[in-house]
Order: sequence, then structure tokens, then C-alpha cells
Amino acid sequence: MPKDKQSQMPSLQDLLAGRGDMDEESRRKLEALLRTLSLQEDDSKNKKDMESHRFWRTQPVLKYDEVSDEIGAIEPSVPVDQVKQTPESLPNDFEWCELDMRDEQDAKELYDFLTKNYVEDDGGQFRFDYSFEFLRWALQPPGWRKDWLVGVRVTSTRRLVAFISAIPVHLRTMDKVTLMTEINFLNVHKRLRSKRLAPVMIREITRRSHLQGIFQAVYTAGAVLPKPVSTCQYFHRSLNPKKLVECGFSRVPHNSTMARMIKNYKVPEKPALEGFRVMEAKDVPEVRALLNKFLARYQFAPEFESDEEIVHWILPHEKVVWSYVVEDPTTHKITDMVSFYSLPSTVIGNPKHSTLNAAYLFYYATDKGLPEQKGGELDEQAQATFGNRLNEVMADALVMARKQDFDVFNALHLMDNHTFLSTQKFGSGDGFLNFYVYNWRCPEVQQEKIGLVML
Ligand SMILES: CCCCCCCCCCCCCC(=O)SCCNC(=O)CCNC(=O)[C@H](O)C(C)(C)COP(=O)(O)OP(=O)(O)OC[C@H]1O[C@@H](n2cnc3c(N)ncnc32)[C@H](O)[C@@H]1OP(=O)(O)O
Repeated sequence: MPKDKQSQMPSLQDLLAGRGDMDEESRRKLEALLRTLSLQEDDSKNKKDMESHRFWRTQPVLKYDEVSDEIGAIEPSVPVDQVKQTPESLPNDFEWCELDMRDEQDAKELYDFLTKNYVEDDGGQFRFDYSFEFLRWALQPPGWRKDWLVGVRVTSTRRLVAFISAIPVHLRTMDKVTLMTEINFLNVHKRLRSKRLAPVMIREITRRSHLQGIFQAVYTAGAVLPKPVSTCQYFHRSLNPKKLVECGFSRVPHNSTMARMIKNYKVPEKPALEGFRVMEAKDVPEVRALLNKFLARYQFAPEFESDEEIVHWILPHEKVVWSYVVEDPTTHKITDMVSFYSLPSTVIGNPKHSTLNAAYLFYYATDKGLPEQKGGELDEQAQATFGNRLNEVMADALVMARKQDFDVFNALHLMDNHTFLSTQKFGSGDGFLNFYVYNWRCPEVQQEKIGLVML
């Protein structure tokens, strides 16, 4: 989930649009330079000392200068009956509430609140506009709980002014699988910012996780906090360059024209892989086996423990998630899968466009080139087969995204995305997403070894 997304927001400069016509070498050099500059900037942010974090310095997280080669809890778990039974105190005039996403009115209220107050890019040009259907889907996976969808209301008016959510996830760090909560959608009303309400929200969701016997959490943010396990850059693939330019998301490079951009980003009418089709319910067990085997390649990845989870997260869900499989025409085995989700952004103050339709790459897998043994390394030949195949699968995913009228296709530089980002004409964006774990000591993870995609 690209967020706090301020800097994670696939935002202002689709810089690569400005590099579309460069020769490959200049392009690589410019990318390397930009990467170095942004890493330096990131580094200086990281040097922010712990003392300045009034809240985070009190929490069980690694300090900026701490490195761990061990994996395990920072603080021990406590018996559930010793967990504080009463909610955190809120300032006078505010009260806790729970949002029931089965209830039309609660879901609509949360949608309205996030649409007006959630993550914006640094320039205030775009704001995430997670749809009503999306929020219902994202917040009710198997194992969801109403008491993990926590809001704050103004007592007198009942107005919703803050929110935070948790859902369960089995996260594998290296070879250790732990049941954690995945924290998302932390939001405080614009008018109530900088009043230390966020730490209260975080403490309350922590208490509610503890009440269920869960003492670890995973979350992502654009904000730099102590201490990222990994940091991944955003990449963007234009599908509708004209609209992206009109929205201020991309620019026409000085040595190019709109007509050339349109030609450059045109995708075929139809997918090319034989057997490429929409995923169906009958594919669920095979997709689960394929995806879990594929995710074993990474050091920080979810495990899908049941078919029910695949039904929820991966099976197509109208207006929310699109998923495709490749069925081998001879054996009828599912050899590949790819999915993406819809996360539009409001275009703020643009006379022509109000919404940017963005697709985000979700989970994918292939068995081409993968060794039989789970998590096994690829030799050189297998690596080539694997890279070619991922390119073919992604090219078809782009075709389908364009057909669904998405303007841009976003992806992070995680998993094996490096094999196709530049070939499929993705350009690096100015956003970064930090991955964090709470109360979990673990070594840093390279971005290519992250296998978790958060919404
Ligand atoms: C075991 C279970 C554990 C469960 C919990 C695990 C941890 C979960 C952690 C949450 C994961 C969320 C994942 C997502 O949803 S990331 C998405 C975050 N949301 C947005 O960016 C939406 C727009 N922004 C806002 O709504 C507000 O600015 C927020 C709510 C972000 C902060 O409100 P506000 O601006 O009014 O500030 P404050 O005065 O109340 O509080 C200031 C303190 O808050 C720290 N802060 C600021 N931003 C974040 C952030 N994104 N994650 C964690 N901490 C953050 C900040 O460093 C400072 O602490 P310290 O520096 O002084 O120490």
C-alpha cells in the first residue's frame, strides 16, 4: 500500500516520461544518479536521532543505528488476562468507536473521511481515493474483527475524525512464520493534525492486538520512522500519457511530443500468452500452491494459509482486484498468475480531470525456471527463462489494465520486479515506501527480497 504515503504517493514527476527518448546508456546513468541522490536524502533523514521521536523512542522497535542478525520478539508476550482491559484515554470531547464494514453507513462514512483526509503527495496535487468497495474488501479478509477497525468520533456531533485498522497476516521473516497484525489506514482529520492523536491510535490498536494474543505487527509508510526493514522505490508505467500530462503527473520530455509519447506507451489489443485468462474459483487451490511456492523466494513475505484467503485476496473482485492465470494448453496446469488492484487518486484542483485511475501490481507468480525445491536458487539458464516469462506475463497484465481504463500502472521495486520494470517501460517515481515490523527484531531485507505487497 503506497502511502504516507506522501512520499510514497506515485506522484508529481513520472521522471521517466522525461527520459523516454534517451538512449539506454544515458537513461541508465540518469537513473543511477537519481537513485544515489534519493538514497542520500533518505540517509540524512535516517540520521534523525531517536530522541526526537517522543513516541517511537518508547516503543519496541529497532533504533536507527541498531542492526540485528537475529530474528525474534524485542519484548516478551504477556498473558492475555494481563493486557490492559480499558481503552487508551482520549482528550475530552472525543470517544472511541468501531466501524462495521458490513454496514452501508459505516463503510460510507469511512470512505468519505479517508477520501477527504488520507495520504496526499508532497505537492498536494493528488490524494488517495480508496473506493468504498475497496475498503470493504481490504478490511474484511478471513479473520477480520470489528474491534480492529477503530475510529475516534467527536462526542457531540458523532463526526468521525480519526481511524486505524488491523487485519491478521501470517508473515514469514527469513524462515520464521509469525501471526501478526497488518496495520493500515491510520488517518487523523486534517484539522486535528500535530496534536499527538496518532500515538494514541497506535497504542490503542496495539492493546487490541495484544487482547487477541498478537504481539507483532507489520506496516508500511512513506514516513521515515525507527527503523525500516526495507525501503522500496515506486515505478510507474504510463497507459494513458495524454491524461497523465494533463493531470500534471507526467511531462512531455523537451525532446519529444505527445504523439511520440502516445506511440511509445501504446500496448497491444490482446494478451499474447497462450492460455492467459481471467482467474476462476476452480483455480484457487492451484494458485495458492503456486503463489506460496513462488513467495518462498523472498525473505519477507506472507503465507497464504488457506484457500479461503486466496478466494478473498486473489480471486477477481469487481472494481477492486483483477487476476489472471496462464493455463498450459496441453497439461491444463496453472503455470503463472498475476493480479493488480485499483487505487484511484483524486486530482486536486485540476480543471479537466477529477480522478486518476491507477492500477497497482499485486501478487504474481510463475513456475517457469523455478527449481522444484521451494525457495531454491535459479541457475543462469533458469534465470533467463524466468526473466523472459515474467516479462511476458507483465506485458499481458498491462494489456488488461489498459482495457479496464487504467491511466497508469504502478509497481514497487520489490520481489522480482527488477526483471521487467525497464523492459516494460516503467519509469522511476519520486516515492519510496518503507516496510516496518513492530516488536520484531530482524535483519534488514534488500528490496528484491521483499515479497509482501500491502494495500
Ligand atoms: C502488536 C501490534 C502493534 C500494532 C501497532 C504497530 C505500529 C503501527 C504504526 C502505524 C502504522 C500506520 C501505517 C499507515 O497507515 S501509513 C499512512 C499514514 N497516514 C497518512 O499519511 C494520512 C495523512 N496523515 C495523517 O493522517 C497524519 O499525519 C498521521 C495520522 C499519519 C499522523 O498524525 P499527525 O500528523 O497528526 O501526528 P501526531 O501529532 O498525532 O503524532 C506524531 C507522531 O506520530 C508519528 N507518525 C507520523 N506519521 C506516522 C505514520 N505514518 N506511522 C506511524 N507513526 C507516524 C510521528 O513520527 C510522531 O511520533 P514521534 O516521531 O514523535 O515518535
